Amino acid sequence: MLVATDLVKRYGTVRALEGFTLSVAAGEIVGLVGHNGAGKSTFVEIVSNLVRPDSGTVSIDGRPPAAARGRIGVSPQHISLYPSCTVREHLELYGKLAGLRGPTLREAVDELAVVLRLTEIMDRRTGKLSGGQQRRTQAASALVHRPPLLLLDEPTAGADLETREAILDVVKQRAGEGAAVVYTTHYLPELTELRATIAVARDGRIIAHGSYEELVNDLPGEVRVRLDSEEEISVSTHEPTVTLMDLLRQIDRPISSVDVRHPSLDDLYRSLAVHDAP
Ligand SMILES: Nc1ncnc2c1ncn2[C@@H]1O[C@H](COP(=O)(O)OP(=O)(O)OP(=O)(O)O)[C@@H](O)[C@H]1O
Repeated sequence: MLVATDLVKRYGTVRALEGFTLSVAAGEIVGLVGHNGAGKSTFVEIVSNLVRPDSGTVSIDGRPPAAARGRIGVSPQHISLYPSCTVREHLELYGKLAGLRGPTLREAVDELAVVLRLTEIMDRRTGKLSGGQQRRTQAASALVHRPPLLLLDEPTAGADLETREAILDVVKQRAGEGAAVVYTTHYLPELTELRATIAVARDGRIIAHGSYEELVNDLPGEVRVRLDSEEEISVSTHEPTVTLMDLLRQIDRPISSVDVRHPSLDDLYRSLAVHDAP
């Protein structure tokens, strides 16, 4: 659905993208993760046709971004709503821009209002809403025309539990219906909930792309044994259960607790931070 190949984008001496290649299939959610400045938002801006790459290509169902605008729904990283317009006006505006009219537009707006829990605030100006309500409105604006490609750049940043759940639910639903989704986040557990494949960006390129199991199983977990004496033994291991059994056999003093932690996405993220340290 989306194929981006060898994108390069420089701002003066800053290399925002340096050979960024990523494909997203219909129905796939790709969780795009990486440290601050890795190039995630620049990639989203290029695919949304807001920024032109210095070189490389983007194809959306065979078309360049400029010819595929109606097929893309974008929720930018920063809240970008018109403060004096209501939630309803936003949804209608974005729906109309994508060609929806009459009952089709009304149905699309009403359905999203329910799914994203906006019904109570549809006629309030967005400048007067809470951060979470603004996030839901922004996500709804990206979704209203049912685009086959969704670009959601940290859509849950600063969101409360209700907002997070509502956004994750609708993203799963749309992917289930065949939309391709690029979902950037710094909140990694969201990606397991979305059953997303994970693409790891670093220094303007994708350095790993695969399923949670493929990427995380290479990382060590940790076994911690706390003794009655308050002493703690901590071992980093690829086989936490086996290591725990070994430790229990070896330790001949009273044990107060044990903790086995299998590798997680947070470990993946931390391993990137280690690599990026100067
Ligand atoms: N318009 C711009 N002008 C100059 N430099 C830019 C511009 N946009 C991005 N950059 C630089 O390009 C690099 C990549 O930025 P980008 O916003 O794509 O990273 P990111 O992975 O989205 O980071 P974050 O997680 O902080 O949002 C950074 O060094 C950033 O400062």
